[in-house]
Amino acid sequence: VQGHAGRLVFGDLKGKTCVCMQGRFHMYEGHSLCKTTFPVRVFKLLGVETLVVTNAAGSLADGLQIGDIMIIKDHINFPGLVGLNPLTGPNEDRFGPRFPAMSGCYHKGLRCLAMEVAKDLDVAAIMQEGVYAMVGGPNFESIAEARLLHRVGVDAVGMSTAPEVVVATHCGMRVFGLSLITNKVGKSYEDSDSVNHEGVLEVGRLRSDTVQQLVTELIRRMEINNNTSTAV
Ligand SMILES: O=P(O)(O)O[C@@H]1C[C@H](O)[C@@H](CO)O1
Ligand SMILES: Nc1nc2[nH]cnc2c(=O)[nH]1
Repeated sequence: VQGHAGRLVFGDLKGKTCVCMQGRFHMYEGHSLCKTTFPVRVFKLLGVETLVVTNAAGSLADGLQIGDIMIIKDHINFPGLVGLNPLTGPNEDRFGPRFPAMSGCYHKGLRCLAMEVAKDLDVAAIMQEGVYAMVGGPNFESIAEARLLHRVGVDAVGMSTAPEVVVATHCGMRVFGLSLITNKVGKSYEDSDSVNHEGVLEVGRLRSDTVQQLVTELIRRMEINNNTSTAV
């Protein structure tokens, strides 16, 4: 998608072997969920143990402002709830079980560590935990949709991430996720502001250094088994 570099970068980050996706495939681009999540299975086969996912998202929670960073505590996979799930079809037993659990899919230890890192980097004031919801996109939410999402407990909404996390959890990877709040999702018919992709990219540029520092320091501090890898 425009604004995503579309590169796969391999390297060593603070002593940990990492592979980084600069961009991702989205369902709204017309890709199958199998294709959008294909990189996760490639990472698994490369020996990656931990997946760090980031996204841009709109805030529904009053306490989440533009430029804030939300540690993803849990997700609501709306496409998944209606059967648009990357695990649909014959199960790939070599990766994981037919019916994988999704409770606890955002690793608690990594979430706590990220909060410690945020304090040490003096950015804790712009960080909090919350629930991310994936919707199909590509349109942003109507007011009624925004109200619905707010009522069911969504803190931030975006158009990605959940399928990758489902596939990573299925194959036993640890997952940590961050949402950068790029806009407020209008919940009132009196609101005149409307969101657009350029605004989303602009906030992304403004906060890119902070997100980079957080993720780098988190990776430096995270414990791994046998010096295996992290995918970001
Ligand atoms: O890939 P992510 O989920 O970060 O990108 C979000 C969702 C859309 O692709 C785009 C909307 O501006 O940002
Ligand atoms: N669905 C959705 N995705 C986003 N990505 C960035 N902002 C938003 C938003 O407000 N809604």
